[in-house]
Amino acid sequence: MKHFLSVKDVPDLSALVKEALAQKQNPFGNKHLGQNKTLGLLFFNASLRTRLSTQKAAQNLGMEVMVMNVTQDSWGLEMQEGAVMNGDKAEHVKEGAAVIGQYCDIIGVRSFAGLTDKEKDCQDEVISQFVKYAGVPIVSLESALRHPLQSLTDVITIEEYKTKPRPKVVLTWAPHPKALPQAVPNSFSEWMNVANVDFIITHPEGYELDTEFTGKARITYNQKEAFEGADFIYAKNWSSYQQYGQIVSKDPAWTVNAEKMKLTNKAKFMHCLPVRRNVVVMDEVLDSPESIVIPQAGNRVWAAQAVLKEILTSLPGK
Ligand SMILES: NCCC[C@H](NC(=O)CCC(=O)O)C(=O)O
Ligand SMILES: NC(=O)OP(=O)(O)O
Repeated sequence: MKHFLSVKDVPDLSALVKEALAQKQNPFGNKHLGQNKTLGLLFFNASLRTRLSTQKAAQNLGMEVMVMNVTQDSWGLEMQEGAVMNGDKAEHVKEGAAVIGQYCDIIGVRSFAGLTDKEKDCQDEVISQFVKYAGVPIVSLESALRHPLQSLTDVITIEEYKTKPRPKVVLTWAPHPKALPQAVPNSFSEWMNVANVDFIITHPEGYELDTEFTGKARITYNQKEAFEGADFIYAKNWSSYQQYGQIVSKDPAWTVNAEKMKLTNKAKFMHCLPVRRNVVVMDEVLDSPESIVIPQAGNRVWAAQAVLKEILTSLPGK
């Protein structure tokens, strides 16, 4: 594996899931692999899970880790080619990424969609520029379009908790006070379309995702119908893709509650976190035994460890 940007970088998903579960069984068995290797983690946006779990995964593999909150600690990075840099950005990504690539063997980058300029977000500019200029493998820690470490985690977690070979997995939109990116639902859809699951997406009208990501998924505006017989409920808010970055509904009828969970096949409740309690999902669901959000977040370590291991073993000279 060179870069880890989407499911397209994974030649064999079930082999990668097996690898992650093997890392979970034996976390320190590959401690030699990362010796004298450095992982740089660059955050243009806030994080709890991604930052700590990726750092822990790297440490388990014997790597050194350097973390930078780019927007707070470093120079403002200009991303645009040919920019006349007489504004507030002090350094171009051509130099910035190339220099960080001199210090690191692998670089992780988190940069969310701005949600104002659809065309710009669709180009996934920040992560693409790092791939172009850093000269070392890049791991997406959530870009404008995708969150592949989260999606791999979700596949691993479904594998662990499923009670039938092909479970019914429902991605449901839920309300939120803020406009959020489409990266998590885009990416979850892409990965579910590769995994062996019966996949359904439900959301209000106006929340259609880009078909590039939803592909062959069934889509319904009827949340209750989607929940019937489901084995996994995966809740997430996202802002509108058509009316780009806008909130077109805050309808509390879409909040996940115990009554709706009764329609399911004792479904497990999943969310990538952070989650707004009693807006996205009621306490009665999040605090119930069916909620697996904490072990799901725990699995972020094994997803990151499997990916870093794959990249380390493909580094030149290995
Ligand atoms: N990395 C997981 C989700 C990150 C982000 N959520 C958020 O920004 C939530 C912020 C809040 O609830 O205020 C998203 O939806 O893409
Ligand atoms: N799920 C997730 O990526 O969490 P953080 O935003 O806290 O990293």
